[in-house]
Amino acid sequence: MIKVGIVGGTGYTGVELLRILVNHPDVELKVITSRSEDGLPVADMFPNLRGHTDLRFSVPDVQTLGECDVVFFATPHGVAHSLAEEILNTGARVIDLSADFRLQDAVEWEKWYGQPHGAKGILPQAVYGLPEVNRAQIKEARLIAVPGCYPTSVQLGFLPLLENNLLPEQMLIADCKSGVSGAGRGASVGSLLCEASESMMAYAVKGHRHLPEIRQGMERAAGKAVNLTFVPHLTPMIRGIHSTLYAQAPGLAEDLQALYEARYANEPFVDVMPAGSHPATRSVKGSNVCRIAVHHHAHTGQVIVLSVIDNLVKGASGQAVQNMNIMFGLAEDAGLKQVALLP
Ligand SMILES: NC(=O)C1=CN([C@@H]2O[C@H](COP(=O)(O)OP(=O)(O)OC[C@H]3O[C@@H](n4cnc5c(N)ncnc54)[C@H](OP(=O)(O)O)[C@@H]3O)[C@@H](O)[C@H]2O)C=CC1
Ligand SMILES: CC(=O)N[C@@H](CCC(=O)OP(=O)(O)O)C(=O)O
Repeated sequence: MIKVGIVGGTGYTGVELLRILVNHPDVELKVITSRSEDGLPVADMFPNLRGHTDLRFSVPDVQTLGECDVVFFATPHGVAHSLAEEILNTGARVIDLSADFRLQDAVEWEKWYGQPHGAKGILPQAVYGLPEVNRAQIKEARLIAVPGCYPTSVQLGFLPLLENNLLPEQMLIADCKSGVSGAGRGASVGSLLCEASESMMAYAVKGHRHLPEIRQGMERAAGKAVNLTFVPHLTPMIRGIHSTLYAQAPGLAEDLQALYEARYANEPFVDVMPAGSHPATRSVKGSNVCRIAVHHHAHTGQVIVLSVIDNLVKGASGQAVQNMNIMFGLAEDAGLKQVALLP
């Protein structure tokens, strides 16, 4: 059994990790931390876990965490910077759900996150945990940066086009919608029912911190600079990301449907839907699947890719567990066979 610790158990990604891991056949949950809820039984805070775990929250302690085989960080940005190196030194591996190790350029990270990068020394060993791109490196990794939610849906949607060099120089567009759980469990006015329901709005149009992360992944895939406009929107749903991606590809001869199907044929968590489909966020709610549909308007040369995920599963905790499975040589879908909830 893999001994698992979680730092930050009271946020949405922390409890989502628990929901997945309590049913994982190869995992023994050892530690779950919260400084504010020290001593509280986890199931008292999250009744969905009653009968599934007897764990209590405890304060983060490197020695205890170091007795685990792997430690997940489900914490705000900056926390993994301060603790990851010490935990790696105990021999445990680290899977970080925050953005602390996602950007390879520490200066760029400091610019977007507005704080000093606290772990430049271990940054070079971090592997970007997008299995569909980096599976071989993930296998050998000791420190994983789990991709952000928007970056997962946008990169998976654009990858086949970029890897095959099918897009001429142009401004690509990612028009993305997120559910409110993406903003986390912490109280904020924008997440109140009266503010977020029956309404929809764009935000961070000037520049969102996921832009450099998405661009970094897209440029690796394309092998050249990529221009991207990324506009996130908050929508009145709890879970889900819907990305509508636009690219101009005039005179395209390729059969895009066949290209996408071939690219993801062996990917357990990417489902390319039949031509003409319109995937709904509901079709992935609670599951680790990214559903993609590709459309091409031959008369205008416009390619439109639709990509949906559950922000808390393929966009965070599910993808984190997928990384763990790969790192420890387990079945990649172990603990991740949940079918989406309908309706
Ligand atoms: N919500 C989403 O859809 C997604 C979120 N993420 C990322 O995952 C991470 C977790 O997000 P979310 O689940 O929303 O939770 P929060 O960001 O609200 O983090 C909450 C957890 O972190 C703990 N924590 C906070 N500060 C510290 C600290 N200094 N040391 C140790 N523990 C600390 C808190 O417990 P306590 O203070 O009691 O110790 C709490 O359990 C974030 O980086 C977020 O950006 C990634 C993808 C998607
Ligand atoms: C709706 C909403 O507020 N979404 C968050 C992104 C989700 C998230 O937590 O992003 P990370 O994966 O980088 O941690 C935001 O825009 O900041």
